[in-house]
Amino acid sequence: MKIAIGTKNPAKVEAVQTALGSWEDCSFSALSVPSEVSPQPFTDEETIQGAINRATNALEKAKAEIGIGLEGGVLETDYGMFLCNWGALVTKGNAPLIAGGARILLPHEFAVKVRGGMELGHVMDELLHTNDLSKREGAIGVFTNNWIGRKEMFVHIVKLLAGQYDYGQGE
Ligand SMILES: O=P(O)(O)OP(=O)(O)OP(=O)(O)OC[C@H]1O[C@@H](n2cnc3c(O)ncnc32)[C@H](O)[C@@H]1O
Repeated sequence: MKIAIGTKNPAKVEAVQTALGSWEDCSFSALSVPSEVSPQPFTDEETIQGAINRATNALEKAKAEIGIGLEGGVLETDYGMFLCNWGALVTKGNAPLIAGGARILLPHEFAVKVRGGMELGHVMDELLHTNDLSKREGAIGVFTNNWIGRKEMFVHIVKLLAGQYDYGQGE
């Protein structure tokens, strides 16, 4: 079965390959595709839409049987700004399967900069003097002292998608 992943971000690609390791006869292709939402989604709805668009665009571009899209975003609440992440699994002609990941509050000084218009990935690299942190442990890794890294968080999302697919949803 051909599985297309709508990103080349290693944290996401490795998460899909790890999560689906027990599925037999799978081949994976990682493709750069547009999310067709803003570079920094600000709501659950926009982040979900980005994940669905990535999955759909990857499915079509690779002519695969399954398309998977993973999207990061932020969410304003009365408690502050949360990091949010969503995934979608798309098969041709069926409604997308959707799953959400763990969410944690962003520290105030990071949230302020995101509210000011900077993408979270750039804020992280600027304030922490890192490079491409979003391709490795990510904000969730930093702010949990690496108890949960970005790949691990996405592994959980992909397992939630695969489980729904195995259950027979999305057919
Ligand atoms: O290469 P792609 O797949 O586009 O991955 P990305 O990390 O750049 O893009 P996302 O759509 O997943 O995330 C949207 C923005 O939020 C940032 N972001 C989301 N979660 C993050 C995290 O855990 N750590 C750092 N940046 C994060 C990310 O860097 C982007 O600027």
